[in-house]
This record gives sequence, C-alpha cells and structure tokens, in this order.
Amino acid sequence: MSDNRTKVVLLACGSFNPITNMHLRMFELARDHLEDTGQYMVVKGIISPVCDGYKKKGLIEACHRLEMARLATENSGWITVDSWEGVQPEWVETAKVVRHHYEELLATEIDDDVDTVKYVKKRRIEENFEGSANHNRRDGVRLMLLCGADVLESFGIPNMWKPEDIVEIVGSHGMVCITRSGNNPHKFIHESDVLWKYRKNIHVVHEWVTNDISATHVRRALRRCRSVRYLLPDGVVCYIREHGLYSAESEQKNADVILAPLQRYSRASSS
Ligand SMILES: Nc1ncnc2c1ncn2[C@@H]1O[C@H](COP(=O)(O)OP(=O)(O)OP(=O)(O)O)[C@@H](O)[C@H]1O
Ligand SMILES: O=C(O)c1ccc[n+]([C@@H]2O[C@H](COP(=O)([O-])O)[C@@H](O)[C@H]2O)c1
Repeated sequence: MSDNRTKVVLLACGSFNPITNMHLRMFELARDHLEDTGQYMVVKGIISPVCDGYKKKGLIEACHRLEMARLATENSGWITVDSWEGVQPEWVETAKVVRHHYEELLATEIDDDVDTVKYVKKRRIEENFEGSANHNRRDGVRLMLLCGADVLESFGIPNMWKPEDIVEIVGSHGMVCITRSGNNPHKFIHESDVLWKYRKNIHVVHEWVTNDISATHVRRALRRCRSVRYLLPDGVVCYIREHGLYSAESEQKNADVILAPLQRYSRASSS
C-alpha cells in the first residue's frame, strides 16, 4: 500500500553554542507532532550551525560548534549536521539557507523503500522554485524550519528580518515552532498580519515538560566550573573539556560588535 503522507525535512538554524539536549529534543517533539496529524512523515532532520560572521556575543568558532553537533547526533538515525551555512565567510540570511537546503532536496529523490534516506540527482531547482506560496508542496516533499518560540518572536524585532524573507520562510516552506518559557507564539501569530495569513503553515508544538535549558546557561555553568552533565550529550561534554572551550574570555567575543542582521538591515534602511 502506498503511503500518501507528505515527506518532511526539518531544518534547525541557530548558534548551537554549544548544542544541548534540548536542541535534539526539539526534533523529536516536532516529528511526533507532525506525524500525529497523519499528514506528514518526517524523513530527516538537519542541524545547521550559523557561521562566525553572525557575530553573536560569545559565539565560538564554527569548527567547534559543528564538531559538537556531529558528536551529539552520531547515535541518531535521522538527525544530521550540515556545514554549508557554518563555513560561509559572511553571515547568510536564514531564507537563503532554507532555499539552499530546499534546492538540495529537490535535486534528490527520497527513497523510502530503504530505511536510510537515499539521495539521487533529480531535477533543477529553477523549474520548481518560482516564489509562489506553497510551491514547496508540489513534490510531496517539504522543508520546514524548526525553531524555538524566541526565534519566531524575533521576527518582530526591528531590522532583524527582511519582511520578504519571513513571507518566503512561512508562506512557501512552513515552520515548526517549539514553545519556550517566556514566549507566547500563539499570541505573536495572532498579532502579526503576515503570520496570521500563513498560520496554517506554522505548527506550534507545546513542550509540556517545561525546561529552561539554554546554551547561555550551559556557557555560564562552564565558566564557573559547574557540571553540565545531562544537559548536553556526554561526547559534547568531553569535547568541551578536551578543547578547553567556554571561558570568561570566549564570552567576550563580539561583545562590542552589532549582530550581523541588525548591521546589514539598519545600514540598508538608512541608505
Ligand atoms: N529550551 C528550549 N526550548 C525551545 N527551543 C529552544 C530551546 N533551546 C534552544 N531552542 C531553539 O533552538 C534553536 C537554536 O538555538 P540556539 O543555538 O540559539 O540556542 P539557545 O539556547 O537559544 O542559545 P543562546 O542561549 O546562546 O541564545 C533556536 O530555534 C532556539 O529557539
Ligand atoms: O535571516 C534573518 O534575517 C535572520 C535574522 C536573525 C537571526 N537569524 C537566524 O536565526 C538563528 C538565531 O540563532 P540564535 O542563536 O541567535 O537564537 C540563526 O541561525 C540566525 O542566522 C536569521
């Protein structure tokens, strides 16, 4: 019997500075939620650490963040790490990262006769990507951006996101948004005309086991020589120790620098 469910690839973009167990849990929560609808089959998860050019305070080198993400996912059968974004010389807008992975997806064929996802070159993106809303569904395979509610709410920060990028991500692809304490994604969607328009493309997943695990908390604990075991996969804890990552000094990286999107868009709006 053929499976009519739409195949979904989940893409999580972020600093992953460092990757935590909560980042991995986000994927599990999103997969359960989407598959519970009976409409979707989640075939792959991609973690895409941002590049150093993002200039977030305390952001350590991408090579370490990528390696920690690899260690964290080595036992997962479906979550992978992709370095395309992380090795870019300059910060890349998330809409472009989503487009890049969607192009890769279209150039492949997902063969679900085998357990692993197999990619075969298929067709050129230009035939498919024409910017119309929901074009992403045409092949029966979709790419959705996976994030926490804080990232969704960052859409409202002036000069942080280009309005057309928000439309492209939410209108053409879709999002899965995990609740996070201190955020109210339903209210935020209700109060935004563009998010309300595309509300059916935004899947809000309620994390009932509220937890405040954040990379900020982990870095702070490490600076204070406190244990971070069980907040991060063991392999990541060992890697951090081996390389002496996260000190008072590393937390000062980019301290006087404006975050790349704010720099880029405030420059554009003032010229
Ligand atoms: N506890 C959490 N609950 C829900 N989403 C989370 C949680 N922690 C991280 N995320 C999400 O994971 C993605 C990557 O997050 P990021 O690497 O910025 O981690 P973070 O813990 O928010 O980092 P930082 O504390 O350095 O700002 C983002 O979409 C973020 O919203
Ligand atoms: O594309 C944009 O305009 C945009 C603006 C702000 C942030 N982002 C992305 O959102 C992610 C936020 O990560 P973080 O660690 O700051 O929560 C990261 O991947 C950024 O590249 C993207």
